[in-house]
Amino acid sequence: MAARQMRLGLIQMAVHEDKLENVKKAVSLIKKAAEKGSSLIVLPECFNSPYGLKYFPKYAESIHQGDTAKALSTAAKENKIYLVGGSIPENDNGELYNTCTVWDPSGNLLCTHRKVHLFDIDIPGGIKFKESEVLKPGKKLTTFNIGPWKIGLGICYDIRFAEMAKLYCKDGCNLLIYPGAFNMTTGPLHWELLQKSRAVDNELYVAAVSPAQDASAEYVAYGHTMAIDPWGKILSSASFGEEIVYADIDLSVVEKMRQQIPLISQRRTDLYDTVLKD
Ligand SMILES: O=C(O)CCC(=O)C(=O)O
Repeated sequence: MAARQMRLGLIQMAVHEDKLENVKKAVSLIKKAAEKGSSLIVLPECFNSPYGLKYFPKYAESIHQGDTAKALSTAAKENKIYLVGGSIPENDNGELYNTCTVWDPSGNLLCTHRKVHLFDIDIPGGIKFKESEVLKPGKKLTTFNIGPWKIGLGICYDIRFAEMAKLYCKDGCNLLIYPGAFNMTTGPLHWELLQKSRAVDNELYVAAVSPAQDASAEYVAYGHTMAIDPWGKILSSASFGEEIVYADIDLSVVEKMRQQIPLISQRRTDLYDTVLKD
């Protein structure tokens, strides 16, 4: 049973083209984060493959039989930690997804989350990306429990959708985790802001975990892995490089804030339900 206080280890790792090396790197950083007392460790979005449409089909594997899944299961078991395995391109009978796997300290697969909102945007002079050309969207929201903690999962673009976080809050979550890889157009403006917004709107902790920046990559990630408390305060954060960010979180901070600013009981659902139909 996990304690009301828990240390998060958020791994901002460099991701390159060699899949085996990426997985090995993840495993060694998981060990390091566990040695520093993390009981819940999180990897970034797309940690075994460079982020890009041309890579997904080549790097995709089964989340049940694949080598990456096996390595994550072993790492969780050997280090006796909960592991949110960032995401990998998943191949399920020829259909591809951007999928997060979650492992318990015995190495069992607790749950999986397939990115629900695919990253399809077009900002002229900024960034254009269309995940839906290659990937299918997930069809469910995903939560899991560690003792008194209830954790809601999203992947990257999912963080932009306030309704999803609100549903997690209504479902009892006190921590939201988003493996993500924002970019140099939207990252500097929105990455921190979105995390703080989700945290303050829902009075819970938020952690978002990016790959380290590789300036020579086709898709240049913003980095800046961070953890935000329910008040919107940054607990700890990284810059662009490879780094593990640690954050000690405490359930009483969530409980006290929800008592002091009782948003959950003050919601005017009578109004929202009649006015906002969509
Ligand atoms: O929403 C954004 O600006 C970035 C999203 C993204 O990079 C992703 O979903 O992979």
